[in-house]
Amino acid sequence: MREKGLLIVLSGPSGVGKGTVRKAIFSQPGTAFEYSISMTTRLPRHGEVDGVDYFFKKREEFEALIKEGKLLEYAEFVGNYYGTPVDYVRETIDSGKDVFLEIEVQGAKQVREKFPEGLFIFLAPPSLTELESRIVTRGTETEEAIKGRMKVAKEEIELMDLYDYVVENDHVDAACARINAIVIAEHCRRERVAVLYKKMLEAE
Ligand SMILES: Nc1ncnc2c1ncn2[C@@H]1O[C@H](COP(=O)(O)OP(=O)(O)OP(=O)(O)O)[C@@H](O)[C@H]1O
Ligand SMILES: Nc1nc2c(ncn2[C@@H]2O[C@H](COP(=O)(O)O)[C@@H](O)[C@H]2O)c(=O)[nH]1
Repeated sequence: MREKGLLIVLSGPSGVGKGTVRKAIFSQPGTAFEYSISMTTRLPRHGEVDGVDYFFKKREEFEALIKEGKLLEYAEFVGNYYGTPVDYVRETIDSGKDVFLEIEVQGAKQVREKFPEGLFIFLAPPSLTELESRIVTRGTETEEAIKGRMKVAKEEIELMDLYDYVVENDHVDAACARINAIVIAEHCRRERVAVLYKKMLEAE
């Protein structure tokens, strides 16, 4: 039977740099992860492309997908729905490839319940002041939306203990290197367990 791929979940507060770090990891030569493109009811930001950054959906379309069971997880985050298409994740893992989700904390909790064997990484900011400064500098949110995201961020940071690993995003290159190291170590751990298990069966 083919070895299943890893489900890697990168989560953390809005503005911490999840997208920046994920794009940097995916731009490295030889990266073998597949990115799961999320669905959202949020309007596209300047430069965002449907089917690349997100699948942009109307609220009623998203609610129909929920009813049809097409989402592995979903959450309402500061007024918009966000969710992960389940078929893509299942097919990618079953084909032996690692799949990478970049999602907020409520969604990560749901994935943990359904896929406890996933690898859960929390990306943390150096400080709340730095976090706010990153959201402000990105220039994509209104003042009100920033307040909403910062309020949720404080609640999310309190849940970082639930993750397998916490990675500080002080510098993008350093955060990428830490995440790559975690994934390599996780593969070694699982392969080692699988090899030992096979050896034990053969010895019987
Ligand atoms: N290590 C870093 N040092 C300084 N700035 C950073 C760092 N990482 C990301 N940034 C900047 O912070 C801002 C937010 O980054 P990004 O959009 O990747 O965050 P995010 O966690 O994906 O946000 P969201 O969850 O809202 O999609 C961007 O302007 C980005 O350039
Ligand atoms: N639960 C989920 N959260 C998701 C998903 N895709 C993205 N996100 C997270 O939502 C917030 C806001 O995103 P933004 O693009 O509007 O800034 C952020 O934390 C994303 O990581 C998803 O499929 N499920």
